[in-house]
Amino acid sequence: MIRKKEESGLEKLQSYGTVQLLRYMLLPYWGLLLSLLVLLLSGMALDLANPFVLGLFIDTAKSGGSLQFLWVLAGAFFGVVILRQAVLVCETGIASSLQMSTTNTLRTSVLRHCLRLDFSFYQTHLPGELIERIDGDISTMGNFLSRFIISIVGNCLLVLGMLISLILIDWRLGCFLVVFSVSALFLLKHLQQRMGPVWEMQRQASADLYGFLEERFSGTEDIRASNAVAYMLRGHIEQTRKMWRVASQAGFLSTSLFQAMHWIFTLGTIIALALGIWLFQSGAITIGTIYIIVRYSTMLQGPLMGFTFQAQDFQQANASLRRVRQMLGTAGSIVDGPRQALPEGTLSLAFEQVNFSYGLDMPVLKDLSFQVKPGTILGIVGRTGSGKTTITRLLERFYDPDSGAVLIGGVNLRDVSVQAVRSRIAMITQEVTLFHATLRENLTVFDTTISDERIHQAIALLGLEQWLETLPQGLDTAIEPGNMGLSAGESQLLTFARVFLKDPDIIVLDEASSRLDPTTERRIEQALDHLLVGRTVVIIAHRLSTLERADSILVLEDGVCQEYGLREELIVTPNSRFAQLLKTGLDEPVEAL
Ligand SMILES: Nc1ncnc2c1ncn2[C@@H]1O[C@H](COP(=O)(O)OP(=O)(O)OP(=O)(O)O)[C@@H](O)[C@H]1O
Repeated sequence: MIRKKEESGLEKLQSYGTVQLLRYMLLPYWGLLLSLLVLLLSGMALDLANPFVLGLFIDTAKSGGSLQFLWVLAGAFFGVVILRQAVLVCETGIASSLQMSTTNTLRTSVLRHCLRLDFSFYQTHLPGELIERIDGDISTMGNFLSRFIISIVGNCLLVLGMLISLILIDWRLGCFLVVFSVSALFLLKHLQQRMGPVWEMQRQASADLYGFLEERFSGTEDIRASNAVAYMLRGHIEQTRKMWRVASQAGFLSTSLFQAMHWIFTLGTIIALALGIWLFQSGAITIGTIYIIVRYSTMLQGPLMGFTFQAQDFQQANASLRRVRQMLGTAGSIVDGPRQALPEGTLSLAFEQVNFSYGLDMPVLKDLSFQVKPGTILGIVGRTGSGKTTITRLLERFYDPDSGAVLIGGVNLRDVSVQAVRSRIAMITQEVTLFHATLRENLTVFDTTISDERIHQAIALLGLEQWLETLPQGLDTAIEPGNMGLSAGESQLLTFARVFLKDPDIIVLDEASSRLDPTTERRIEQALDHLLVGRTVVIIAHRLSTLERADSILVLEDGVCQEYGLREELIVTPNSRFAQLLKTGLDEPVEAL
């Protein structure tokens, strides 16, 4: 129910324009918004009041008014300045809180959406780029939101207040400044339109750089080992050069815009001053009022220039919004089926005439069919690139077949929710991913319902009790990022412990023991004796010894089933491919058998 609600929320977000999105993000926080509005109005009133107080002070002083009144006016001026600062502090505090609340909601929605997308999405989007989207772009939108409220709304109110006051002082002067402000804004808008594409290019260049760095840092070991540091640095220099070009273009354009605005406003103030002097000479206004006119016309510069930067922020936020919407609009190709669960108990597996390609018109699995009975073990052998890992990806429903069906427990995976499938399968691959979190969290994968007692049982089963005792804080010990501080064997043993704790009905072991030394492998073998009992298992192995447990064997070549049968039978059939493999070893190409 909650998930349905979230999904419909996401769907809505994808179609929202800027204004709708602002409304969606801000409306739940209407209390904060209201307080902000009150503060903005108070700030505007205080900004408008100060020149009046000073104007009155000048007129009173010039006409020889009472000293006591002058002291009162000086005190009022001081009080207004202090109060204005206090209002400013509150405005900033409330706007920041509004920014954090709204952007955190959006950040979570985008992250949730990304986590649901399938493998093909992650092939075309590097992690660094996703970080830039989820953090960079949404922060830009958040900054815009908070500054938008304070500056755009505050500045609009201030400009309106000043123009109305100036019209009330003298309608001719007021009209001139209204015409001037509107023309300045049009000019600004025109100049601003040239900035949009440049900002978008700047953010894209930054996302590319993040993506590049992320990819290279994750392969640091390989880069050093293959002496590719110079190549990596060259790539980095090219990326930063691209960023530099776009950033200088953006910097040049915005500085020119700023300068142009500055000269326009200086001209406006000169004309307002000339008008003020003319009105004073004709006796229409006092010298104090000239001060108010000059003060207001210079004060106009702040908010109107503020609009320029807000328009810049708006364009940046719009560019960010476009990219975030684009990401939210990326639909996963894996669609949940209507069934919410697979049958209870031990599960069978079957591939029925499965054809599959990764979208490059190069079939990876061709008309593949096989069946695994509940509680039995299937061993898959084949040369590199023959499609073994692809079979496991289809089993976990990371992809759907192009034709044919993958069945678990007799149910076509297209008819079941992805969550229901993955909750019943555990996969141990060559890649061990440990999180920068405590040992407990790494073992339970953040499932707080798993008791410490069960964790200790799993650790004992893998013979890791002594290792656990050496850790300073036991299960609360933090695992360093990137599996640092753990040997390859220890990391893999921990992923085995994870599987024990998940207690799945199907286990997929993909080259699981390839990184282990003989002692660690023995430990794993002992643990597997317990773990595999009563479960359906798929073992992908390059070493034949790993297949000794298998009940049936599938020999795969270029995505085609070359042989499939019971292991015991294949062993005693002299011309079977498997029997010959046992003689020659896996190093020999299967084709040559
Ligand atoms: N994500 C992918 N996108 C495109 N092609 C892919 C992808 N993953 C694998 N392939 C291609 O699909 C074919 C089968 O790959 P797969 O990883 O399933 O083989 P494998 O038998 O598991 O190989 P290995 O023993 O090396 O792990 C290969 O030609 C490979 O290049």
